[in-house]
Amino acid sequence: MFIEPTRRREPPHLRVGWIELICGSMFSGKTEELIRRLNRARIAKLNVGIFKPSLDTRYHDQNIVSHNSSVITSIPVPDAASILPLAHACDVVGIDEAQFFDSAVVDVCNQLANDGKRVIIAGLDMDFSGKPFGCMPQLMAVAEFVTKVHAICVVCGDIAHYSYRLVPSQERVLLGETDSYEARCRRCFHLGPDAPHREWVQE
Ligand SMILES: Nc1ncnc2c1ncn2[C@@H]1O[C@H](COP(=O)(O)OP(=O)(O)OP(=O)(O)O)[C@@H](O)[C@H]1O
Ligand SMILES: Cc1cn([C@H]2C[C@H](O)[C@@H](CO)O2)c(=O)[nH]c1=O
Ligand SMILES: [Zn+2]
Repeated sequence: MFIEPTRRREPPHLRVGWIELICGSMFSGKTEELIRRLNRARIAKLNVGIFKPSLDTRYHDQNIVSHNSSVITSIPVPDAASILPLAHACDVVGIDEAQFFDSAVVDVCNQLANDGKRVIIAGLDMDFSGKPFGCMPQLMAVAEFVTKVHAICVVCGDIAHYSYRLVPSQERVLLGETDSYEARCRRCFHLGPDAPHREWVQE
């Protein structure tokens, strides 16, 4: 588990910020981990702002909701630059679904951290075809801390780090959850549609 660096309450002009990146496949617990860290920042009475791309309207317009129904209220923004003025008064800035942001997100995170803020940003590291997604590689490079979380392969039960698409679309952006994607390990990802899903075993 990631242990948060301590953040002393220096006067604003002396504050040092940093970037924490949480990445992994779908169902790997990125949003859960983001919510956990942000809730702890709130317990520390820090001013927390949470943003997501307005493109991601899954479940709810304003809330960030994990697959196991943890919820936190966020501000949907049309692009990365819109975060800067909205995050002005924040000590901690959370950003979810980072893969959907435009390339300015890297500069925005750097500016926020340079301005003394703790930035916690989560996103899919690979798209459905196994290619790095959007600006995630650049964010990995500039972040001080990178946490890669894993799902469970629904075919064989191993550790999964791919998001396998179950529908024929080749569009990069296709919102969905278990209706259109499943988590798969390296081996089962490459088995494609013929992968033999394990049956439930009754004790
Ligand atoms: N194959 C799976 N492996 C692990 N967890 C799963 C799986 N399918 C469903 N879950 C549930 O998903 C939860 C993690 O959901 P969470 O929303 O945090 O993932 P995520 O990485 O943010 O996904 P997404 O990229 O789709 O937003 C787990 O705690 C578990 O309850
Ligand atoms: C893997 C993958 C997920 N997604 C979407 C599905 C979900 O709505 C979101 C991940 O939480 O990203 C894409 O748009 N393209 C992809 O290649
Ligand atoms: Zn597998």
